[in-house]
Amino acid sequence: MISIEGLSFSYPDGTKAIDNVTLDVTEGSAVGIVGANGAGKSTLVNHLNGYYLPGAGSISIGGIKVCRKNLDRIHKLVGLLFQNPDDQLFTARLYDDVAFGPENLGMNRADIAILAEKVLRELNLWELRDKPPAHLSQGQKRFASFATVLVMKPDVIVMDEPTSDLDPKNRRKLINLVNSLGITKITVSHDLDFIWDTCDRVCIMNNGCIAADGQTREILSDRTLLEANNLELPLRLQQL
Ligand SMILES: Nc1ncnc2c1ncn2[C@@H]1O[C@H](COP(=O)(O)OP(=O)(O)OP(=O)(O)O)[C@@H](O)[C@H]1O
Repeated sequence: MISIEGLSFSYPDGTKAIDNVTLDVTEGSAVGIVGANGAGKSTLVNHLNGYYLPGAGSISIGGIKVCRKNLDRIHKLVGLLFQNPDDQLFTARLYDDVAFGPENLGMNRADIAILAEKVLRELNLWELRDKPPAHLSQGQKRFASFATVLVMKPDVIVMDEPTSDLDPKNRRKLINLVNSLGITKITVSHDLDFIWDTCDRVCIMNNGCIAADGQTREILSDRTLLEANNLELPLRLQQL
């Protein structure tokens, strides 16, 4: 479903954030991207819906090359949840944010109304539909940004630090939600327990490269490997 081939990317100031990354992700799998601050995780996943375009190398999603001329098709395939929900919510009313994507696709109003209500109800946001997103709590904003992505029925969902604002109960709710999605999932997180609960494969990034790639339980229980990449065991293993 995702094929990244020799991807490198530098920011305009010269910072090399991605250094020759090659990665294939099969349809329906759930891959966690972990690594210390500044390792290149956000830069990598922001390439998956064309937010950044490759400096060198190539990416394709579902066989479609990520490039400027294919961006509309890529945006239909890949839903990206930004690290900061405020970057995702920009209208004056939650409902309008959720309806925005389907409207852009040209869906008719009646279908949008049915779809938006379904997604808002599933995420327990229906009662908040008339609120300005700016007035929602951080946790509510997090689920609201999920709603704007899920309403588009993407084939791939990319989540950047999805648990950062959530209390334990909502974190559990998010784990259940993510595990109920039968689509390809890419999750960037410092919350290795969340990765443990939601991903079947983990890649460790270090200095713009993939330093390790394997099954979640193997990678996340390898203390030596984690420490070599400035990471720690998931909390559940630290307590053993
Ligand atoms: N807009 C930018 N301009 C210049 N350099 C940037 C920019 N955004 C990120 N970087 C640099 O690119 C590198 C990778 O950053 P990135 O945000 O991808 O890391 P990350 O692994 O997601 O980090 P974190 O865990 O802190 O979110 C870092 O050295 C960072 O300073």
